Amino acid sequence: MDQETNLKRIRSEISRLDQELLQILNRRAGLSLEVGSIKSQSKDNVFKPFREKEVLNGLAQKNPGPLPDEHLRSIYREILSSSRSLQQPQKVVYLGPEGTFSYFAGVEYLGHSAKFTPKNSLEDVFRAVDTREAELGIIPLENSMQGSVGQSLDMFLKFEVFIHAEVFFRISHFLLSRETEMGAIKKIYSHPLALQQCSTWLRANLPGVEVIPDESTARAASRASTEPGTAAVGHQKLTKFYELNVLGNSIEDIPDNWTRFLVISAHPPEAGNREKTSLLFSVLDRPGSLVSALEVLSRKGINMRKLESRPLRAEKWRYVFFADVECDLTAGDYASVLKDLEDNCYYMRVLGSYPHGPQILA
Ligand SMILES: O=C(O)C(=O)C[C@]1(C(=O)O)C=C[C@@H](O)C=C1
Repeated sequence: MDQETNLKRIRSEISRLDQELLQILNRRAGLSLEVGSIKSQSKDNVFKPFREKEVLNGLAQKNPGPLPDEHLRSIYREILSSSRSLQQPQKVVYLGPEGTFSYFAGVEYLGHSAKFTPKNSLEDVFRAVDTREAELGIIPLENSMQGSVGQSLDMFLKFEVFIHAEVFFRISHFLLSRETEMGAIKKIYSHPLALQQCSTWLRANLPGVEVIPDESTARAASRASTEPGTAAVGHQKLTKFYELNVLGNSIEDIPDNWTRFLVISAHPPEAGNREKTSLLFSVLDRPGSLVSALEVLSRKGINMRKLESRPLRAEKWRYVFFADVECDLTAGDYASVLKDLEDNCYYMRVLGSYPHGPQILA
């Protein structure tokens, strides 16, 4: 068989498989609609991150290849995104403008079928979720180099929203500009944290160039797209939004730079066999009260992954702790632990239990 005939045969086989896939995808969508109508009768949540993880892991375990697992997962994230949106349109709010790391993390994890809507501040993101203007919100909680985003923690004190999922997103910075040569760059814009994360590279490669902090990496890219002689530091995909060139690849000082984002909703997540729980608590003002609260967890062999203290803003010189533990504190087995914690605390609130999040390298 000559090459051309062979190619024709392969393409007609691909088209036949695509038709089969189309039928199967539609059968899946039909089943998802059935699940959706059951959920809407019982007012159940559409987004079930634990079930989604089960679906993705189940497929990855049985993947015979040659399709790489990463590709399989990203295809399926889109199938699940469509499935959720079919059940109920999913509005997702994030700290804008379009093109911030929150935006890219949200799109990669929740897929393109959701309707992503930017907000001007983290407070507006929480408010839109709390008032149910949006089904879901995506917020940055902490960075592996710079620690917690204090404002995100504070907003949990102000709004009664719940954590449904977490996602770890790799933060890699690029130098983006309309210019085609580094020599033409006179000013660099970006978010202060991004500038800090790339400071060694910027000093070595653009010594003496003015570095100007901006509200977000996306806004910096928008400025760089209109002002000649400037550049921005931000996500590589901003090139597509603002027609910019890449003048420096992965310019962050420490390459293993990750941000942990949370998906929040106004409805409590389902209890069950989740792997993590986040909680807020404030201890009584007496010696040993923090130790007593922590002992409640350690007596049950519960591993604590994070403990961060924040000022309790309504009362000066009092503090609240934000903690992550490795178990599902909302499951029935832990009812006595919750009760003991409450007894040892001045204030206690479970923010949600959720599965260990995926690491996305987009
Ligand atoms: O299993 C469910 O609850 C579904 O709604 C189905 C489905 C899916 O398409 O597989 C869709 C959305 C959920 O987040 C989890 C799974």
